[in-house]
Amino acid sequence: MGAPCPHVPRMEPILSIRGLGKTYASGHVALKSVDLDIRRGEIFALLGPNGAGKTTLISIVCGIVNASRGSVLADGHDIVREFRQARAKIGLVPQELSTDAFETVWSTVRLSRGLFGKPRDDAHLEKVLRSLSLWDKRDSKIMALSGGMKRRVLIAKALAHEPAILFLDEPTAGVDVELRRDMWNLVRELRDKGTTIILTTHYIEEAEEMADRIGVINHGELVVVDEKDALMRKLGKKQLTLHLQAPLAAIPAELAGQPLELSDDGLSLVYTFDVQGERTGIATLLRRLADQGIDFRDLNTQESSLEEIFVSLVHRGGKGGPA
Ligand SMILES: Nc1ncnc2c1ncn2[C@@H]1O[C@H](COP(=O)(O)OP(=O)(O)OP(=O)(O)O)[C@@H](O)[C@H]1O
Repeated sequence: MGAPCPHVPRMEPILSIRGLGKTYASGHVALKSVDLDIRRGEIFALLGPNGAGKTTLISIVCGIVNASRGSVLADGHDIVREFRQARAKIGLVPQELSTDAFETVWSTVRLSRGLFGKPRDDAHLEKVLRSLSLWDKRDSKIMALSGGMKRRVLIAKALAHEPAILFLDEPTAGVDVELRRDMWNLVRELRDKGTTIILTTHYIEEAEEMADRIGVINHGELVVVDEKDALMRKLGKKQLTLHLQAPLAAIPAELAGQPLELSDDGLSLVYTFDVQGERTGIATLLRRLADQGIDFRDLNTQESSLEEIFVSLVHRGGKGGPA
């Protein structure tokens, strides 16, 4: 192994995944060969349709599932050879609360900290509970809490041992809009305090709102990993909608071949173009419309959402893959 160059300061990734694969006993290949570096202090969103391999990936990193091949370093510790040190760096917020229903909030989080061999630190636990608005509930039994509060307990448990990396598996599935906003603010606060966050989500809006970078996984393969903004710039399309003065029966033959669609009522023309394209072609389009005597009373543009980009990526990635 070559020594790192001393002259170039370089931030090592906090999580380094190489050639990671999983074939379940059934023979199902849930992960093919995933390479992924997670940067310190980022919020990384892992997106993928059902069964894509998100939970398998998280479960391997957290030591719940054994990898069939490949390696993972968590803050420099190999998750197999140095399991305890690696695991202590990681907090996992699972989708559901499975145990502890009869325990109080306080004893649950205290126990979680102890499980990682960390010395008792009530001041830290108090801080965690206060930041999650759970301090007043510290003596309540978990079963007596609302669904939203239970979710907060899951986060408190995951933070009890001060992990550097926090995995959130579908953190806001099934929660109401208000709690979702609270969760997002909380995740941002954690990131601002230096925790690296990796979240999986079905809500693309969540990734769009929160993530610095996005990875899309499909059929056990990472289809794309990029900065959110770059992804939206590179893969996004824009649409220009022209609201016409008078309805058209059809797109005139002179405009055939243009990426144009006419609405059912004939009153709007929608022109689609690449955000990255050097020339949008709008000037030409407007000239041709004028030549045809087609007037419009208004126009607006719309950028494709991350959701549209995601759907097109997954669709493309799925071609030729297993059904
Ligand atoms: N223990 C197992 N044995 C066999 N196959 C499994 C096992 N666990 C998961 N799988 C399969 O592996 C694939 C990936 O599952 P995984 O749970 O990682 O997907 P996911 O992306 O997390 O999906 P979801 O969003 O639905 O949770 C699925 O086809 C699933 O059926």
